[in-house]
Amino acid sequence: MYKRQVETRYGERDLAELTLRPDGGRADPVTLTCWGKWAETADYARAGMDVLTVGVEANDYDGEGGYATTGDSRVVLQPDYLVNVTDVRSWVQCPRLEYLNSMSGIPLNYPVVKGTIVHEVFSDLLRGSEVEASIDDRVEEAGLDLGLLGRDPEQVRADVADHARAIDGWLRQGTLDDEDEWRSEQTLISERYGLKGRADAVRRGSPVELKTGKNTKSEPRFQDKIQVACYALLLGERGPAPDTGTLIYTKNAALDRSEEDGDLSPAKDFSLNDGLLGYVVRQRNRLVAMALDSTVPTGYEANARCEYCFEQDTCMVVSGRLDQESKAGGIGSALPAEERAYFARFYRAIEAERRAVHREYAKLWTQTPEERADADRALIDLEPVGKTEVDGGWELRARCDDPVSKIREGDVVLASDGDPVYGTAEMGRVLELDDEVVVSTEEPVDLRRLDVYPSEMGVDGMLTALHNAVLAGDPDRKDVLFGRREPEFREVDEEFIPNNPAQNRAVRLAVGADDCALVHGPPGTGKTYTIARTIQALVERGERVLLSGFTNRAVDNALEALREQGFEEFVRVGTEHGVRADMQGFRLETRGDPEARARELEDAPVVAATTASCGSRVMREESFDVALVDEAGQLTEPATLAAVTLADRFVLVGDHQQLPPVVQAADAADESDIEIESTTDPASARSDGGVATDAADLSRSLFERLVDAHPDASVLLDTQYRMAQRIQAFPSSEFYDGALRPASPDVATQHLTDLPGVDDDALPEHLRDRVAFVDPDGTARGNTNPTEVERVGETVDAFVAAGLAPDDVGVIAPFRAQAAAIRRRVPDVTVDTVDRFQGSAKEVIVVSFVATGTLDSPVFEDPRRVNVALTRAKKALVLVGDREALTSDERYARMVEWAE
Ligand SMILES: Nc1ncnc2c1ncn2[C@@H]1O[C@H](COP(=O)(O)OP(=O)(O)OP(=O)(O)O)[C@@H](O)[C@H]1O
Repeated sequence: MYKRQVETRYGERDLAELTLRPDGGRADPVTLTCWGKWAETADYARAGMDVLTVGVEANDYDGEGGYATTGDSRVVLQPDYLVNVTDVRSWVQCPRLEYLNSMSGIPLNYPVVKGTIVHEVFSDLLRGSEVEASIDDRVEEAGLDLGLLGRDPEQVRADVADHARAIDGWLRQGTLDDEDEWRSEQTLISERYGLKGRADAVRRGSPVELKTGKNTKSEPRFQDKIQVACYALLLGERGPAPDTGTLIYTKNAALDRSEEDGDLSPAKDFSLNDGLLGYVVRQRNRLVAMALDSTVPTGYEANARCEYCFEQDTCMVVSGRLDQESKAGGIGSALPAEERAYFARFYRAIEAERRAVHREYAKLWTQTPEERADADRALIDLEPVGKTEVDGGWELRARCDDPVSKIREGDVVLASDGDPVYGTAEMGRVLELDDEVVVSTEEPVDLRRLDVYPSEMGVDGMLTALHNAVLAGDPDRKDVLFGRREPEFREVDEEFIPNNPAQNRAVRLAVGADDCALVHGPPGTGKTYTIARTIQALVERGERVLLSGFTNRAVDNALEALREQGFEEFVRVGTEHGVRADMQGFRLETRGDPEARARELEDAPVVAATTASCGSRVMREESFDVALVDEAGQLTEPATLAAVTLADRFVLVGDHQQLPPVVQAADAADESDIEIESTTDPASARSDGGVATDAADLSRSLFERLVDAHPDASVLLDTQYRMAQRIQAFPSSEFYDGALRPASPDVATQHLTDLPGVDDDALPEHLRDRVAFVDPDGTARGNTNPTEVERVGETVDAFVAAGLAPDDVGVIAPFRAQAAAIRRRVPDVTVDTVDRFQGSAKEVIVVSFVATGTLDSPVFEDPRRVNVALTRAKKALVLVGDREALTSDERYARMVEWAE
């Protein structure tokens, strides 16, 4: 097995030679001769791509040390591009189908919902459940979906029972005895073939796939075989390569012999021969080559037969609107050129983000467990202490000596026995994270390691939102988005917030907006309060409102503000783990009576969900008069569109002087493992130079873009209710042109001694001021600075000794490692990174800058992070950092001067 990089390419159909540099480009070039069908793969290879070969032979006779493919060889292009098995399946059917599916997301329709229920019943039966009980349970679980589709649960149960008969009958066959080794769905990844997926089931090491359609031929359908062959490749990576695959067509069990001809048996076995497996690898290569090139498939590639395709209409609309070539042809007129350019730009940026997610996946095997742990992306060396079966799933427990990483309670993670790629791994959710970790999974695992699970869900959601907004979006709305006209407003005179003119203007603007309104709220200026007031004003006018935000926390905070203002007519859409405890009572339950569940959602005047949930198939069916999106400065443009496209008008609330959108491709651009050796090839030149510009498109929020483009559509909230004047001074002048003012003299002059039991005299001299600077005079060690940890500890101790409650003190540190070290020193106070602190405040904040000698730290990369750190404090702010390093930069020199 060699990993190489392509240098040049040339060749003919049946023989192609690739010049590769083995060992990741470090070794001398060698030639790989690709014979027969592998010549086709060589044809797609581009300079700069990684190539992995399996079973090639050395060409010793010519003395040049080349290699050639044999009958058993496989050649894999860019193996770290992990293609979903289901995408290979649609690609083989028609490459354009795969392209269209990736853009439009899975719709809410009855075949899809029924298919999901049948698959779940299948898993239940494999785990030994009884058929009737499983059907009842799974149909009830799908209550909301079925209600929105207007389905009668009795009829659904009957439909599902038809399919379940096939499964049950097959499971009871004599061939299946206690010896049969079964596993239901399993998360599988192949680093060699660049594939990932979840097989419906694995029996004695062979893949089994369930299809809810009918098939009366004796052979399985070709694309279904392809899917099973992919799982076979994945399974062959961890054990003996399976030689048989099984497809179960459950609809066959419902067919009547008197009306149907052919082979009505649901289960069809077929042989997984080398020819088929090689074909699958080549199709995947082609898909990857086109994806990396950003080539849009036409449908000609696979000789697709458009007349029988369910997607024909969508296909024609997309090609018509985007002026693409397609086999089915196009309908309608093309979008204006700037919209097509916008679509193409964001499409590329989102695909660059997908590549970044794939690179994260690849780290599961390219990095050692220790490297993963050091990068805060895994908890390793866990000691399993127990597994319990609960509600059809499992709760795994393990001891954990050092629970410091990116992983948080509520996160979806990869739980494994120590080897997430070749061992047993399951996706799960972290329920508790302390000296003991508790994770819930569907299948049991000996819990020895947890990894951050790089999910493509965010990327898929952005693509769907882009598609819906540009291709299906309202043309009038798009005039504003594309800057062809100014947003329009109706005059509103009502007084909404008498004590705060800027907030009042913001509500008026939002209520009177015909298109959109933008509310710029610096720290503590009452964004949440204004959002709640705006929602009420809109509902009073009979409008239906979507309340959204980047995080669950923002959404729940806004709902809390609504409740404080006496308004409770809202429904919260989200998972049990995502929604805060005090909002669980408002959470939309998806299980239950279909009609009741659907009513709950459809009758709610206010629906609240994160922007990520706005892309769910349920939310995509909802429509609103106004979408109000909080934390809009932290959202990428397509992520904002996911909420905005569900409504006629929108209001964005945020602060682009605080944290910007997190874009992985931007971080990855520097460490890209693709070395471009030849820039003569236009494709490779684009993939190199493209990364930075693509990431830049995503790093700028729609909020920021619109505030700049339409200043008249925005209001700056200028009155802050949080910080003492002394604390506010520097952030206000640096980030808000000096516009911030305290809401009242009480806010301006607040001091620690206002708090009951705090004794000013007990504080050391240098901590009596509202802002203080402490130079720890230590040396950074890795990402922590032990001396600084100690000085932060002493500072916190001094505040507590003077009578402050530990809960009133917070510490902000740039690195998780530093945060962890401080947390160990002062376990009773909240210690976290800037990202975790955005949106909250404390009486006292201590900021640990961990800068010794240089300003080489994530806080300084973007001054907006420092803005967030400095604006969390109400009464006292202490900056701990190296004076020399900080004053080497003009901005931070001003900061030190202000603090001293
Ligand atoms: N018009 C107002 N009158 C009285 N109190 C207000 C007003 N607006 C905001 N507040 C109070 O000011 C405090 C801060 O407001 P809020 O939490 O809405 O700020 P925010 O801008 O959302 O903060 P963050 O920067 O953390 O997002 C809250 O206690 C809120 O009740």
